[in-house]
Amino acid sequence: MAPLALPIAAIRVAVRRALADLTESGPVLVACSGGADSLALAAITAFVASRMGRAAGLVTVDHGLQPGSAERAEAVADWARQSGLAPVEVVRVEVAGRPGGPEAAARQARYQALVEVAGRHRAAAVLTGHTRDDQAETVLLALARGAGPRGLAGMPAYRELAGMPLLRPLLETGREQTRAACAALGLTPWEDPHNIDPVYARSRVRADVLPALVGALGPAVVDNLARTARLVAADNAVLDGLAVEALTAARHPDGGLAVKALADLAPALRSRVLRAWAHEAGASPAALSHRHVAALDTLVTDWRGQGAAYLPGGLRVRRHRDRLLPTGPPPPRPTTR
Ligand SMILES: Nc1ncnc2c1ncn2[C@@H]1O[C@H](COP(=O)(O)OP(=O)(O)OP(=O)(O)O)[C@@H](O)[C@H]1O
Repeated sequence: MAPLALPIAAIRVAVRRALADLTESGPVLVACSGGADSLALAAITAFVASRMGRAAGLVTVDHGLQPGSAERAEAVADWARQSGLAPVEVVRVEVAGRPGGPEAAARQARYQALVEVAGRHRAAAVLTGHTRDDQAETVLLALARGAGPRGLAGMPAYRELAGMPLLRPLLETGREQTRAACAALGLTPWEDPHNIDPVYARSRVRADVLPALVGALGPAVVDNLARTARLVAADNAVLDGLAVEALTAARHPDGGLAVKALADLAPALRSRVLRAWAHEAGASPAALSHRHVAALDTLVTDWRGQGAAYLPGGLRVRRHRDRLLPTGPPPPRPTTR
């Protein structure tokens, strides 16, 4: 018998580890674009899951953004059915009219569709093919935009979206390994033209920035960036836990926060408390920037009788004596004709 190609063996181990932690009994669904990462993940998950007594299916999303996208999605689904994956679904989504840039809109539409399909099949989890290289790119992009620890923590291997577990089993697997696994399995991945389109910041990082860093500093850079994400994520988990306690301690029965309790906190903790409280009040996490949090912080640490701090969604927070108080969106202006 021919020896098992190393990349296949490594990906099998990664998938087995990820599936071992699942508590629900339903199928796992691989989110597959047809690219090398998710194609290798789908093929290997089919094998691993069946040996663990679990069904594995596939969902491919047609964003309708490129000519031929529907045919490509059908081709991925046909391959999946022939490979023994079940259930298999193609989902067409509407990207236009969603908030954010084209990438963000497509991502939002995709995750919404994945969670909907997974819920319908009572899936135990959705698996995506993000690799160590994707993680390194994410960390670099976060660093470049000054995203702070939340961004530097990169993508988690596990998170829940609307109660559905989302797993990223390949976060410690290099992209060259998924490509090698596809080659060893005789699979021809689809090359997404968006991945090399210099219009997207991520494509430029992938094509120019990361190779330049590897050229200058050596190949360990990719792994080191991914490790940075893991280390920062572990620190974040501790600080976020402390922030939950501090938020509870600072709450006032009228829905406000006690300024004294906030002022006594270390800045790193206070900014987390204010961010968490702003989310609770209805500010969308994606829209809440460090400037919004800094404006809230000023109401605590640099109070000179200034007006309210404005948050996304028209929310306002004002200081009233020894408390921060949220107020709703401003009333709509009367229209004059
Ligand atoms: N059209 C799609 N349908 C289903 N899942 C998708 C689709 N596009 C992306 N995904 C999921 O999101 C993951 C990350 O996608 P992204 O395009 O950011 O990275 P990628 O490195 O190009 O991945 P891949 O090689 O799998 O396309 C993919 O591995 C896949 O699991």
